[in-house]
Amino acid sequence: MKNGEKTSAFPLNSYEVHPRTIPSRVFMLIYVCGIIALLYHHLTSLRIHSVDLLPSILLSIADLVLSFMWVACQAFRWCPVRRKVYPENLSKVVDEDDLPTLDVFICTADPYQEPPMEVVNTALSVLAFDYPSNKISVYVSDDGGSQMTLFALLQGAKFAREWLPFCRKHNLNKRCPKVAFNQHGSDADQLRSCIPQEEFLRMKVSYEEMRTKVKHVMKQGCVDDDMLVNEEERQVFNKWKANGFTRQDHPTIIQVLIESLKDVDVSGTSLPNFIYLSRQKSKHIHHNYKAGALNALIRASAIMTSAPIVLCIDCDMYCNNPQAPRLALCHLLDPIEGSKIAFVQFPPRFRGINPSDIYNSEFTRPYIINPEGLDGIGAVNCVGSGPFVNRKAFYGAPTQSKVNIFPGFNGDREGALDRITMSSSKLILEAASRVADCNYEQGTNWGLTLGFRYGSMVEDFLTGFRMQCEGWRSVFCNPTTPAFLGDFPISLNFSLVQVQRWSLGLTEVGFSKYCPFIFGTKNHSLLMGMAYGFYSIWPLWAIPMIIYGVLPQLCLIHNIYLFPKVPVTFSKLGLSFKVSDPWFYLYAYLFLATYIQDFIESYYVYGINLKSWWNEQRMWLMRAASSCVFSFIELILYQIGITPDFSLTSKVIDDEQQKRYNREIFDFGVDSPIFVSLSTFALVNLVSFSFGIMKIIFIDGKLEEMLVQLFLSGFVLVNSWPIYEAMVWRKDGGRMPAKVTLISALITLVLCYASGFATK
Ligand SMILES: O=c1ccn([C@@H]2O[C@H](COP(=O)(O)OP(=O)(O)O[C@H]3O[C@H](CO)[C@@H](O)[C@H](O)[C@H]3O)[C@@H](O)[C@H]2O)c(=O)[nH]1
Ligand SMILES: [Mn+2]
Repeated sequence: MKNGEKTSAFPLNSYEVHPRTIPSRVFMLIYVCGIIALLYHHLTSLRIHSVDLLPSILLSIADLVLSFMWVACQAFRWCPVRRKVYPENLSKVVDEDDLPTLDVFICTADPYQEPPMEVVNTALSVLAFDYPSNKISVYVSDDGGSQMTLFALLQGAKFAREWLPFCRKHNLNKRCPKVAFNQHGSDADQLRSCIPQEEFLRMKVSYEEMRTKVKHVMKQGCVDDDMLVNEEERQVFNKWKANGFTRQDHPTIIQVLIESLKDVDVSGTSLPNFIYLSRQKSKHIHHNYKAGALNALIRASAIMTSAPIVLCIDCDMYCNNPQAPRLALCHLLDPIEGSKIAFVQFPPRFRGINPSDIYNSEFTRPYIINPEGLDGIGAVNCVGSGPFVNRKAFYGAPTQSKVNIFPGFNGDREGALDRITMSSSKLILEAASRVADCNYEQGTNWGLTLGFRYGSMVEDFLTGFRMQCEGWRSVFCNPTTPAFLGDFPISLNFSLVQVQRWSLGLTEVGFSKYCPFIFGTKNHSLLMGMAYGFYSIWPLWAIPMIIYGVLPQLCLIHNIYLFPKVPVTFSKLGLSFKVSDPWFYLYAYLFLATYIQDFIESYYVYGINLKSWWNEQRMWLMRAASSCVFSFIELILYQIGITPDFSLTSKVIDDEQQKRYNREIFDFGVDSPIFVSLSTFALVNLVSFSFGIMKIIFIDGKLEEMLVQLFLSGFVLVNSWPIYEAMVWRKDGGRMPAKVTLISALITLVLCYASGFATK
């Protein structure tokens, strides 16, 4: 019997402890000895009054931060597990009629950055889940308050009447129309072989008609009356004509697009509920970004459908596996563990990543490797897109019996729910609209102890953590056919800005009273505190990055040697090293061992090829040198009252950018400050490396003293290659803007010159 396999005749799930657990623990033990030795070395070698006192102190700080982070992240390696689910057994445990209802929340925030057709595609892919239609309710939250988005969804609702029976009839496994109609190779052949050509074309024409209409409206920038078919539709869009309606200032708009109890598809089967909600916005009340939007949805849906299970997805993700709800139920309906589970997290996966994943968009470590580790300690972190959440977890601890989620609400909720239809029940719609008003939350616990928690740009991380602290558990579900696939930034700028926002969000948690190292320690395990703590201080990675990426290099320029000597002799066989200082081995071991371990895990365990692995480690360096540094600056500004804005990732694809991305060419292009930071690192290392080499060749050739520093410059140099290319010989639109090169060259000059004074 495998670890954790249920003895029941029809198990819904099982798990296996990962075979890498034991070797990882042995490695941990050996490596920790190395860290202790290194810290001892720092302590004993700090030479007071010596010229390199300041650099020595800084290097000790860098190593201290690295050591602390290394220790914290061992929580991910302690007990990784892999789970299996058996959806085929679900029908033996629960009748199809008794399956729980499901509320799906889709968030969108800007029709220009998140094209409405993408939102429609996402919505259609979940409306078409392989799950009883009358048990699904799909809510779209539109923070962009856009009539174009509503128009697109209205068209989507009409198309759903044909699309859903079509998917069911042909048992399609790709139910996002955009994807189904754009398949190539064997997928397309298979599709063609099982669907009559005529029927397929008819559906495609219908989809294209919808796309054309939406495109037209997008071009107009508004919905003209002639685009609407009847008076009822016109009435809906009249709301946008009201005086003073802006994106930042407008009343709640709630529109039932499909009503399950009334509407049927072309085959006569009932459809899922489909609801549009744009919560009220006011310039004077902070809207708390996505967390605020989701809380409005949690409340409105509690009044309208109140399903016990809630799925949250971003509009840039679509369902790729129509079985997803059933897979999640294999955990949520587990007779023993099910009731303790706050959420089942599916990893975000992405479509169209280039073969060697130049920007590490796959994020295999935080999205797959680490969650498997967290799963073993019952504490998978929540990622905003792809969790199936137990609604009760939004309302408090598992032990809490009754919570008033609608404080100050006079409506008779239970009574209201008894009414048969919801659009006809004005009362229900009015109530749902009221709880989505922007001042509804004032004086309540929403965002504090209820719903998604406020106070961090990574509301998902904070909320998941707080749920764990209340005693909830979570599990990770990573099926072979990914449940959700999404878009990702294909320009380096957006990719780094996204990580900058995450970094800021993480530090907001790390430097708040909810710091996982100290908060909730009574309720959670040490390992969980370490893992969440690691994330919350992850942006501190900028400290060792700045120190190791600049300090030894500047010291090299000023003839200060910081590391143990490596005597180098030239023999017939070429270069040979004779190391007299044993501390050199320690440095070499600590550096190489982590890299090798990381590579082995990635290559052998997760099948990441060598090139992708190299790109991954390069991106982590780049993120540390730019996103982390900037998030730190933002955090400081935040402390003095300058609130940064949620920098939405653009989902609009530029053709030129896409071509460069497909050819695996880095895309700089814009004069973003984030590139100044990156370029400065690249230039300082270039100067230092060239300086070192010239010194060896033309002056005194003291290679033994500078070898480690030269190696460090060389390492950054190799990693920065795409930056030099973009600065010097590229001519395409993705090259480094001259302004960025100039500013970073100036900063490099100042750094090299000024550091001379510091060392005098
Ligand atoms: O005021 C806002 C801002 C954003 N969003 C929505 O939030 C989602 C995420 O925004 P995006 O720009 O795509 O950010 P990502 O960095 O790609 O999002 C990742 O990181 C977020 C913060 O951790 C998580 O919430 C997301 O689920 C996760 O996919 C999108 O659907 C937006 O429409 C809102 O609804 N309201
Ligand atoms: Mn996104």
